[in-house]
Amino acid sequence: MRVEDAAEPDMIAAEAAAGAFLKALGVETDSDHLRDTPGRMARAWAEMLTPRPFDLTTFPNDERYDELVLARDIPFRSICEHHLLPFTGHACVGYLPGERVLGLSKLARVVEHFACRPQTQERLTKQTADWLQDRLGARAVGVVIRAEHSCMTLRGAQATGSSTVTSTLLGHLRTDPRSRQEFLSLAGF
Ligand SMILES: Nc1nc2c(ncn2[C@@H]2O[C@H](COP(=O)(O)OP(=O)(O)OP(=O)(O)O)[C@@H](O)[C@H]2O)c(=O)[nH]1
Ligand SMILES: [Zn+2]
Repeated sequence: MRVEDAAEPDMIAAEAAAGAFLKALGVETDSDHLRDTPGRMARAWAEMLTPRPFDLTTFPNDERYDELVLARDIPFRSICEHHLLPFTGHACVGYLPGERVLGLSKLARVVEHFACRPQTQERLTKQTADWLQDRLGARAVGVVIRAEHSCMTLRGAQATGSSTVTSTLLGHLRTDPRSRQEFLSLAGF
């Protein structure tokens, strides 16, 4: 199954808007140094808001592996929808396989798929878990995310060094306290 986002950014409009935005803030862009900055800004934001397409490859679970599969420390960057500033951190994504197992890299790709858009950390966590549960036919899915929000550390509250942890546990991982504990301990929480 191919996963892609059809929306193409309008780079000409984005560059013009970036130039107008800088001008409104009193940043002149007519020097040799800043002349290309609106274009760079447009490309940088488009890159961060456009997920890369990928194939959701699965394999038959011939060995009937029935314990947790868990990818830890998946780095990601996303954009907070309130300030459009980056939040960055690590995700841990795990599941209890059913008939099929998932290509491991796809756990990281699903996180990226939902991170490349204006987001909240809670929604990123829940969307990743729900999407995997729907597509995988897994007996359980768990997602834990720890992230630093630059809107909270570099400005505003300026709570330097603070991080936020969110989790979504579905199926057996939610209902069985021992499985839940095992997941959180393997996830390093
Ligand atoms: N729940 C949640 N809140 C977020 C997330 N990212 C940013 N925020 C918060 O969104 C809120 C927006 O609040 P406002 O009071 O409208 O914005 P603000 O005046 O810039 O607030 P300060 O950041 O406190 O200066 C802030 O408290 C942010 O910390 C997120 O992923 N989840
Ligand atoms: Zn924010």
